[in-house]
Formats: sequence, C-alpha cells, structure tokens
Amino acid sequence: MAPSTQLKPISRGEVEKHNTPDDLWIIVDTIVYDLSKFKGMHPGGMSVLLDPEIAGQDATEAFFSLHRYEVLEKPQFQRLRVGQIEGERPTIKGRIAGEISKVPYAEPTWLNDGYYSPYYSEGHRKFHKAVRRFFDEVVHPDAIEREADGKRPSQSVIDKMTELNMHAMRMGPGKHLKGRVLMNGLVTPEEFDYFHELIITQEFARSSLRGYGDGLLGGKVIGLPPVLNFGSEELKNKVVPEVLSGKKFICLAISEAHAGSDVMGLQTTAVKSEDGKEWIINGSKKWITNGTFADYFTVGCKTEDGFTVILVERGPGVETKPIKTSYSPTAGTAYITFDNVRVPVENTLGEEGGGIFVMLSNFNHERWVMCCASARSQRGVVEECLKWTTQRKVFGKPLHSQAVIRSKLAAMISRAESAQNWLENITYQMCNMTYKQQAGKLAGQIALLKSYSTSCGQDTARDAVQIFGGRGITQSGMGKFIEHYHRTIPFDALLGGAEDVLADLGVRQALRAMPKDARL
Ligand code: HEM
Repeated sequence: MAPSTQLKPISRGEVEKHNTPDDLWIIVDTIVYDLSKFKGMHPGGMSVLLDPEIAGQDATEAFFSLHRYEVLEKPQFQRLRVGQIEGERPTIKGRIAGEISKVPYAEPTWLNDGYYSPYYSEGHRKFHKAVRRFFDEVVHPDAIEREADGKRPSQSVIDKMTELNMHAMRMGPGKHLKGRVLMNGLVTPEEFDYFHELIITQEFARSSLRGYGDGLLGGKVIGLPPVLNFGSEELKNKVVPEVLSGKKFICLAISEAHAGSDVMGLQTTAVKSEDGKEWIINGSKKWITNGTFADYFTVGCKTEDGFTVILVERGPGVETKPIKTSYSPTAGTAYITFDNVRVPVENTLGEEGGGIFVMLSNFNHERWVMCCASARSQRGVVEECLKWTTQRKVFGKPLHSQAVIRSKLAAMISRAESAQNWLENITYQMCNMTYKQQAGKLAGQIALLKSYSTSCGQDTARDAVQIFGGRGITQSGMGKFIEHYHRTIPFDALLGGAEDVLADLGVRQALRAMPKDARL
C-alpha cells in the first residue's frame, strides 16, 4: 500500500459522524475510506456497508473476514482513501514481494529464522533471495494475468528470464551452463547444483499458477533434454541456443489418444524416405504442454526397429490445436497432427529403435522437478489455511478453535513437511551421484516421492476446501487459491506418471534390489 503518511490525520470521533448512505466512511486497518459513491457498486451490496456496526466504524475485522488483502491494493480502491486515524499506523500486511513469510510452516524450514539445514550454503541463501524477488516481481503479476486471459506467458517475462540465464538453469547442472553468467553472477556454472535448481522450481511454484507454471516453458524442461543428451553436435548448436535464449519453444510430444504411459502402444509412425535421407512422420499426439506455440517437437515415433525419438520443426504437415483442460490455455496444451511431415534423419535423437532409453533417461529429472513444485505448492495451501482459520470467526471464535479444523491443519502440515524433507534428502543424493548412479539408485525413490507428494497434495486440497467451505469452490475472493489448487492438483498427480503407476514402479525397483539371501 502507498505510504500512509501522505493521508490526512482524522480522529475516530470524526469518522463516526459519516454514517449515512450519502456520507459513508469506514476504517480498515487505521485507513479511512469514503464509500459514499462506491456503495452502489460494492460487489457485496450496499446494505452490509450501512449496518450500524460498519457505517462510520472500524470495520477491520469484518473486512478481513470477507476480503483478501489485495482488494485494498487495487488502485480503484486506494482512491477511496480520505485519511488515516491520527497517531495510528496500519499493522496488517499482505504478500510483500521478496519477503519471507512469518506464518509457521509457510516456508521450508531452512528459510526460517533460528532453524538449521545441512543442505543449503550461504550461497544458496543469497541465490534464493534474488530468485524470490525475481519471481514475485516479474513472474507473479504475469501469472495472474495470463492464467486469466489464457494467452501464452509474456515474451517480456521470457526475455527477462533469459537475461539471468534462468532457462538454462532450469535444465539443471551440466555442460549447457558452461560460460554463462547465472543470476547476475550469484553462482558460477561449476557451483550450480540441484539445490539451486530446487530453489528455482520451488519459488516458481510459489509465485505462479498451475497452467501458467506449465506455460512458462514447462515443455522445454521435458522436451529439450533428449536434444541436449542425444542430439548431434550440429543439431544442438542450432536448437539449444535458440531455446535457452527464449527465442524458440520446444515441447515433448509422446502421449497419444491411443496410449499414454504405454509408449510401446504409440501409433505415430516414422518411415524412411526412399533415398534414406528423411523421416516421413504420420500420426497424432494429445495433451502436449506448450504444443500450441512450440517451434520444435521432440516426438516419440514407431519405427521399423521399435520406438525412436525424432526432433520435428514446425513446418508443412504439422498442425496444433488447443485442448481445453481444467487449467488455463496459457499452458498451450495441444492436440497435434503430423501429416507426411518430412524431417532430416540427422534429427534422430539417440539410436534408431533406442527411444525407450532416451525417454527413461529423462524421467528421473522430470519427476524430481515435479516433486519440487508439488511440495512447494501444497505448502502454499497450508499458509492460506492457517491465515484463514485465524481471521475467520465462527460462533465468536476463530475457526481454528474447532478441534476438527486443527486436526486437518496437523495433517496438511505433516504432509508438506514430510514431502519437503524426503525431497531434500533425494536432492542431496543427486548432488553426490553421477547421472547413471541416479538412474540406478534413485528412479524408485523419485517415483515413490512423486506419487506420495501428489497424493498428499490431493488430500490437502480436499481438506482445504472443507476448511474454506463455499469459498474453496469459488474462483474469486478469499478462497481463490484453494479453488485453483483443488481444480489443478490432478495435473500434478498425472503428468510425469500417474500416482499408482509410479508407486508400483518404486516398489518394483525395490524388489529388484532385494538381496537373494534375505530371510526373516
Ligand atoms: C474499503 C472498503 C471495501 C471495499 C473496497 C470492498 C470491496 C469488495 C470487493 C472487491 C468485493 C468482491 C470480492 C473480492 O474480490 O474479494 C467485495 C465483496 C464483499 N464485501 Fe466488500 N469492500 C469493502 C468493505 C466492506 C465491508 C466493510 C463489508 C462489511 C461487512 C463488506 C462486505 C462484503 C461482502 C459481504 C462481500 C461478498 C463476499 C463474498 O462474496 O464472499 N465489504 N467487497
């Protein structure tokens, strides 16, 4: 809110005199608002404002049980301010860009004063501070607008991320960072580790909304690794700089209406041309994140030798259509058709027929990224619920005076904490293992964590709706983040592998590692 010192000092006695329909003042958090003209436009109606306990009175408590803080920050409502109670200052705060929340459990432990963590260095802390400010100030406002209007994330945001080399950092540690200045030099490419990447992903999840979160180049996070790890030098030299500079967009096109997790059931075909120089691709893909605006498609195809991954550039024969899902079109979710699309054989990623290996090598990192986001976004729900149950009064007491509500809070806090702590343990292992070791030792753990974390998220979404009541299913007002989370949590639970499939994968990996001589 603008500095209150500019406002005229007014006594409470003076405010009390303005209590009629044509001359209507109220106080919210020491600021005096003149609602005489606004009352007819008030979305909550006129009568509530004319109540003798509201008109000319301090309406702070009533206000905060019905409105989010950001209502007061909107310019059209700031213009209603006529003064400030003399000798008093506002005490209530909304979300302040870049700040650490003081609400218990609203932040992972390592960010809270007086707590310790073995995983994060001073460097990580400085990095976190800069990343939070960036996401709060640059990404958050765009997320709100684009989630609502459904347009793809603004190029200005993508360009600002490029300046910090954020697109490259979101691909994790590795050779692609070499020679780049990261976050204005806060971390060197050699120092950059999975905890830096975790910080980026979690801050992104905290500041963003679900459809926008995928729209802001989620397709690149899963679609570029096959190019980075399996593309020819020539292909990499062309595609990687275009994508990491945010000038071109890439997506991963595997799933089809015919087959999802069952990659061997895919029906898109790639057949060699007579001269053997080109692939000719035919088929369709469904639910492809960023597909509507992608320039490149990392496509899983059925070939003579089995399953092959091929990079396709948008051109003749490639058509993309938006699919309406329960989150915003800003994600660019597409149905894609390939009609006799000709692609140079040099665009093959990995071995012909070796597509499964290309995909499997992608899964661990992709799922770990999803775990980071899932653990962070459910923590946001915990914060919303702790605030709401404190400010909402029922039978004259805060909502959290009900034991049943506290029991729900206990469950959601425990879920958020356990998901984060398991995640940090796995991340530490990743920092100390080669990519190959990770594939062997962590595939099962990551699959189990993803399954666990999103099922925690689904339980927390359900509990939060119960706590918020009707507001939890309303897209504006107090419960808007709960409604959004509850509507979009199934995306977390499906993308990168459905919960049951991943849980089973985790157990099968464990059973494979059972010592032959183990007995009760
Ligand atoms: C500065 C003064 C006020 C402004 C600018 C304001 C603005 C708004 C806005 C924008 C909404 C739509 C819901 C939202 O977006 O959150 C709303 C709803 C509402 N307002 Fe106010 N309001 C003010 C004061 C009050 C006061 C003092 C009361 C009295 C109790 C009140 C009662 C309500 C009610 C009952 C609703 C409907 C809530 C719902 O649908 O859940 N408002 N107000």
